[in-house]
Amino acid sequence: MEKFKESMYKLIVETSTNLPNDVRRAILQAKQKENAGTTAALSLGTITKNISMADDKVSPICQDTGMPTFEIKVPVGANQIEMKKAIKEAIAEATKNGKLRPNSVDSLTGANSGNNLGDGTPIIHFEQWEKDEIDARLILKGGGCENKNIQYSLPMEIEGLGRAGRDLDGIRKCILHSVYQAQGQGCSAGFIGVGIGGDRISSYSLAKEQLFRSSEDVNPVEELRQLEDYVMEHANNLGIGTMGFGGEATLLGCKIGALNRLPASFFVSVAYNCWAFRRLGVVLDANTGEIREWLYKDGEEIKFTQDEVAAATEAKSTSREVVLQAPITEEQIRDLKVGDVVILNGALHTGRDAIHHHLMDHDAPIDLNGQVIYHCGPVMLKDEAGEWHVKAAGPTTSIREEPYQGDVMKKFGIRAVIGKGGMGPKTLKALQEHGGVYLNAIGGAAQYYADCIKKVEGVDLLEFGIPEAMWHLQVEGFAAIVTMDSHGNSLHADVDKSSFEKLALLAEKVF
Ligand SMILES: O=C(O)C[C@H](O)C(=O)O
Ligand code: SF4
Repeated sequence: MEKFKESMYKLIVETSTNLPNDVRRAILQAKQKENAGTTAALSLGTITKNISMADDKVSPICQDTGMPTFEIKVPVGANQIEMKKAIKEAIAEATKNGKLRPNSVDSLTGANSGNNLGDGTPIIHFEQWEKDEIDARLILKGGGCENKNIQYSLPMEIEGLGRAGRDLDGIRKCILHSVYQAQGQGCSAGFIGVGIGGDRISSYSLAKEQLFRSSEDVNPVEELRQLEDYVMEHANNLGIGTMGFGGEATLLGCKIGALNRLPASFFVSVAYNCWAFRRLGVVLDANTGEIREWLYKDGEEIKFTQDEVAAATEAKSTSREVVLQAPITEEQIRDLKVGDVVILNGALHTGRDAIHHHLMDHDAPIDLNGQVIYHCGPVMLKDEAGEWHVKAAGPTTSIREEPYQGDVMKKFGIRAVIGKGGMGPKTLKALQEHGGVYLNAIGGAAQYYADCIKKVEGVDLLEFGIPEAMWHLQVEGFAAIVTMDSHGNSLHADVDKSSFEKLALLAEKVF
C-alpha cells in the first residue's frame, strides 16, 4: 500500500479542481437552454469560464472546498487504520498546497485547525466487499449548499403545496419545496440527492449517498424513476435560475433512494449540492494502493475552452454597466438600480460571519467609510518572502449576515456589499435608509474572481482563521450585478415571490 497516500492526494486535488464529466455535460445543457444576453446566460458564461480556469491552473473550482467525505469499499482484511492515517496526511498536504481551504473549525472556540483535520473532519466511511480492489470516492460539498439541505417529516402541511401525506405524492411535494426553499443560495443551478425513509440520520445519509450516483443513470425502481423525471421537468419550471436570478435552469440533477422506515416515522431528506458538484472516485490496487481507474470520467469531457466561452459572452448583456472605485459616495449609490452591472476597481475588503459579529461591538481595523465589503472566505497562500497570494476567492452566502448587515453598514458608512444569494428585508430597509447597495457575484466562480484581485494589501483579524479574516485587496474589473438597490427593489424578493406562485400551481395530486 506504499502508493495509497499519493493516490488519495491525487484524488483530493483532482476533485477540488476538476469537475466530473457528467456534471460538465449537465452545465452545458443548462447553458444551451438560456437565451443569450440574459443575466442567467452571462452567469453561466462566468461559471464555465471558471471551470476552465480551474482546469488550467489546477486550482480550487470554488474557495469553499467543503467537508471532505470519503466513501471507501475495501477487501476483507484491508488495514483501515493505516488508510485513515494516510488520508489525513494527504488532506493536510493538499491544504498546505492551497488545493483545499482550511475548513475545520472548533465549534466552541471558533479556532480553525489550519490543516482540515479535527474532530469529525474529514469524514471517512469504510465498507467491506467481496472484490479484491479498493473503490475510493470523495465528495467536497461546500457549506452554503449544505445549509440548504432540508428534512421533512410526513404527514405535514407544506407552504404553497398544502397537505403532504405518507405516499409518493407527499414525497413529490417535499422535493419540489426543497428546490423552492433553496432559491439561489446554494449556488443554483444545483443537484439534489433525496433519501426516503430510514431514521433521521440514515435518511440524510441516504440523501448524500445519492449524490454519488452519476447524474445520467436511470433509477432501477420504476416509481422513483418516474418521480426523478417529474422533478427534473417541474423544478425547472419554477424560474429560480442560475444564482436565483431567474431563468430556465434551476435543477441539474435529481437522484432518489428509499430505505425501510419505522411505522411511526416517514422522513424525506434532501441533500442540495451546488453546480460546483465536486465528486470523483478511483479504483485502486489493494496491494500497492496505485490508481487503476478513475470514476465519473467516462463519456465526453466538455472543456469549456475560451473560444466557446467568448461566443457565449459575445451576445452582450443589455444591462447598464457602471464603473465604481471606493470611496463611493451616497449619490453614486442612489444612481444604481437592480439589473445594473457594477465593475469595481480599487479597494475591496473581505468580511464574513466572524467579522460581522465582531464589528457590532468593536471598531473596524481600518476606515470603512465609503468602502465595499466582500462576503468571501478566500483560499490564501503565503510565499517564502511572507507575501500573501489569493488562490480562490468567490462570494459566500450573504443571508447569514442578515442580523448584522444593516447596522454594520450604517455604523461604518459602508456603501456596498458583495456576496451571493441575496439578503432579506432588514438589509433592504437599511440600504434604502442609508444609501447602500447589494451586489451579487457569481457563487463558486472562485478562479474568475481571484483573477480580478491584483494585490493583497494586508490582513486584519487573522486570528479568526484564513476564511474569516479581513483581507484588504486591490481589484480590477470585478463585476457584480445589482440585485438589491437603495430604492427598495430586490430581485431576490421578486424571484422568491414568482417561484412561490409557480410552486403553488403544482399542488394538485400527480402520483
Ligand atoms: O464558505 C464559503 O466560502 C462559501 C459557502 O460555501 C457558501 O456557499 O456560502
Ligand atoms: S460558494 Fe457556492 S459553489 Fe461554492 S461551495 Fe458554496 S454553494 Fe457551492
